[in-house]
Amino acid sequence: MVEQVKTVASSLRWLHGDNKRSLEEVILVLLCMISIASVLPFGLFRLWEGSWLSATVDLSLVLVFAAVIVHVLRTGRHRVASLLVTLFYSAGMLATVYLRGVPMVYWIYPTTIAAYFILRPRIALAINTVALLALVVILSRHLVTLNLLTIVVTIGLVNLFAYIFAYRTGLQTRALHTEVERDFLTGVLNRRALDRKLGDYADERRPHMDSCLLLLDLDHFKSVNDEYGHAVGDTVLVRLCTVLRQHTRASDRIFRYGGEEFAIIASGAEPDAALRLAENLRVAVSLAQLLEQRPVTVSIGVALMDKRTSPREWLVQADQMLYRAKEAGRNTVRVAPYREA
Ligand SMILES: Nc1nc2c(ncn2[C@@H]2O[C@H](COP(=O)(O)OP(=O)(O)OP(=O)(O)O)[C@@H](O)[C@H]2O)c(=O)[nH]1
Repeated sequence: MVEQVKTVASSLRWLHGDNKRSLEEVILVLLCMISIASVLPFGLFRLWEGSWLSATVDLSLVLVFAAVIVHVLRTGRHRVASLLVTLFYSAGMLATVYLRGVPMVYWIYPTTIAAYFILRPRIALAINTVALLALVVILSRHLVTLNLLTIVVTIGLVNLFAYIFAYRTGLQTRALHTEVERDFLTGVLNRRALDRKLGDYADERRPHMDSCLLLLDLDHFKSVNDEYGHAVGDTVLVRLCTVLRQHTRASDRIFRYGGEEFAIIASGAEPDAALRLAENLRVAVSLAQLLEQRPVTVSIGVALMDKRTSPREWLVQADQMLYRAKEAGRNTVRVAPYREA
């Protein structure tokens, strides 16, 4: 069900803002819109009835949902807003049951499930469980034990099933993302992952920490394919990635950028450290016997991922340096000149 809502959400282009909005933002806004449409008629009816307290609860909820919509559409921030919406949802539901009695208990079923659309499963489970305990306290003065137990068990089951469903969907989504961003042959990250990672690094909200981008290209790889065949070429690519993994830190990220071209993001590495890393890699590859018949080497271009320039610029600079390394005779490293802050 969560996936179906996500599909509907992603098809609403006007809300999506040309795909600039995250799916989480869109789902939160949709949820608030649906909630306003559901709660507002009741609020107006209570007002017309003269039930001031109930009307205040309902209309306050409507105001909170409206404020959240405006906030999310303007700022794009949804995490705290999602938490607030769930807390208000739960508090509003408890207040309504407290004021109007047992028939209002039906509201807890949609609010229980809604939490899983906008929060991490564990947080939703915690909030729903606390709300259920509060509900037991409120209802205990109205209901005989058996009826109270029936309500608690059914709501508890809805909460548990929704948790399991959301947890399982989360696992599947993460597994899918991992697969989508992995290169099938070598097992390193792919070009899609590189684009996303570079975007993350350019994101202003990340701590200011310069890192370096290395572009590596196998030298004369075409001749390896031509002389020994494509399958041997594939083995060389796989072995190269093993060497790259062995000589980089756990925090560095390796990507297959093109056919025989690889990128490495060296996190938090200044140009000097990145130059040392590139030199280590170049030497390690040349000594690694990627091919039994003859040595295989790489050329490497290095660029500083300066926060004042864009991911596109980092790629252009690293590529230019790679080109220079090739021009300088291959099996060489070249580093882009960088500006002091
Ligand atoms: N075996 C294999 N070869 C690939 C793969 N992807 C690209 N290639 C080959 O990589 C070779 C790249 O050749 P070029 O771009 O001419 O570069 P090069 O021969 O390495 O020469 P320089 O880069 O100038 O040193 C081509 O022969 C491609 O077919 C792959 O997945 N497997």
